[in-house]
Amino acid sequence: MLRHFTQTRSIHSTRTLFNLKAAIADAIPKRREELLRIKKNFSDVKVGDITVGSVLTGMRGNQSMYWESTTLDPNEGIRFHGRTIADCQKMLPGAPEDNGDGEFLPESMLWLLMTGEIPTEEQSRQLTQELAERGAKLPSHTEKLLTSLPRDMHPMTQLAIALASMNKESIFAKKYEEGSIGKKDYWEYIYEDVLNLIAVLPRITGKIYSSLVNDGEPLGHFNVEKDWSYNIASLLGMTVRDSVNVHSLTKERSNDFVNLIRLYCGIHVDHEGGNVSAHTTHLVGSALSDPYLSYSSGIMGLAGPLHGLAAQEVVRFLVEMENDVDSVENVKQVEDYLWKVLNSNRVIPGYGHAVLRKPDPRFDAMLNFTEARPQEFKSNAKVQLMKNLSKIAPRVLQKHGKTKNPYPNVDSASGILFHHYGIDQLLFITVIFGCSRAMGPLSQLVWDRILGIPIERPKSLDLSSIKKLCKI
Ligand SMILES: CC(=O)SCCNC(=O)CCNC(=O)[C@H](O)C(C)(C)COP(=O)(O)OP(=O)(O)OC[C@H]1O[C@@H](n2cnc3c(N)ncnc32)[C@H](O)[C@@H]1OP(=O)(O)O
Ligand SMILES: O=C([O-])CC(=O)C(=O)O
Repeated sequence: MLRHFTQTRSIHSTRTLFNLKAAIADAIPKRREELLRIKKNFSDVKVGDITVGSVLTGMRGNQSMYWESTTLDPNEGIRFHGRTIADCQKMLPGAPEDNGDGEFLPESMLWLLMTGEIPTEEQSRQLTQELAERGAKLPSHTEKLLTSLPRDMHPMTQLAIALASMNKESIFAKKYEEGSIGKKDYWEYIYEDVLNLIAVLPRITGKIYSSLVNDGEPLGHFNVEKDWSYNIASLLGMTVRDSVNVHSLTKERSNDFVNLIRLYCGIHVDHEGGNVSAHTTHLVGSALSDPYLSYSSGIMGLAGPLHGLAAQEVVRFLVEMENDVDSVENVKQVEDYLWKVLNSNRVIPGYGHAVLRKPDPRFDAMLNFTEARPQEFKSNAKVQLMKNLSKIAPRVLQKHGKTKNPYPNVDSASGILFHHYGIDQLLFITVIFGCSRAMGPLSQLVWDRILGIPIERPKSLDLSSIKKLCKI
């Protein structure tokens, strides 16, 4: 049901607005005015030159997208409305029951992405509760559809299908079809769809996973009193209460797993606009396809091995390499393994990046998670191999001489940590990425509609036009 924000807005100042929609509404007039003023007065200002090289190499370095909530610096990594990961870890509220000891909640990050403001504990709590209420039920047709899919269909394909099927629920699509809304109102209904979509991701994820490992029988139940990440963990059967606790985790280890999900989902939300999943969501949304269709398309991009699927590929890579070498400490054997891959013209998954030119700070954040728990991880050879590789692979890639960035990206650490706690369905790992990535691109989609960003339609060039430009 559509929530009315205007009443809350008239009573509270931005600081005390507890409802996310009210906080966004409060920020709209200033931002719309700013963008309009810039469009009117500065549209001729040059951003940069587009080269033939950029046209022929995936638009690399071409600054031509408007993106609100995150910016990527090649050397320093991602910032969320100007805040580094470390800032977010200091400032964003975590789960009340963790008393400041756990990771921040992805819900707190969602508030930051949508509003540009650090939420208070109360705002974070309210949003957590709102998402839990919205996400308590999966539409029955989506549930049935997921049940009917072949068990061996790739989990990312299942996720994309489930999301696309929810287009049936789209409030925006319905209003648009009725002709009952004008351009200025679009954002309100896009917002409702976006929140409903993010809210059901734990349920969709749990359903896909239970179909893989438990004949479709639920492994846990959704607890409306709990946060989004906790519910993901429960539905994967990884909590002591609220799930069958598949791996008999102790309370402490289960709590660590929940915090791993919070950390992972908190920092994978967005990587500015140009990455494949974000750009696709934005592009499809620019045709006014509703958020379910837009993000389903984003998921299909995330499912590519050069993008999000690298998370799965890294785990497969580590498992295979560990089997192949005598010891993960044997540097020579690890190097030889890497050369074998490179010489067969394949990529080392988890290494390299289209924009970053230093180790990914998200990789460091995942590594810090293991370093804070030395006892937990010390006897896991694959986790040790992941760490050793982060020193060995850059040397090998530098010697190989092709890769512009020889350092680890986020995918090189993340999946193996889930695997460590028992998520051993390797093809499933990127689905958790898909839960997180919804938050950034879909926040942008709300702002795209607030600001009236038009349909995206770059001009393409054929070879004869390129030759003419090159005077060939
Ligand atoms: C969440 C994420 O999406 S993070 C990225 C996850 N993807 C991976 O980890 C897959 C492995 N990495 C790669 O394939 C690449 O580094 C990408 C796709 C991430 C970036 O691609 P690009 O911007 O084209 O990288 P770059 O400009 O450095 O590529 C130059 C050459 O080095 C190669 N190269 C880049 N990374 C690697 C790697 N990890 N292993 C081997 N070769 C590599 C490229 O394939 C390219 O070869 P080519 O000239 O024969 O076509
Ligand atoms: O920025 C990119 O191109 C890829 C990436 O790391 C992400 O999307 O998280």
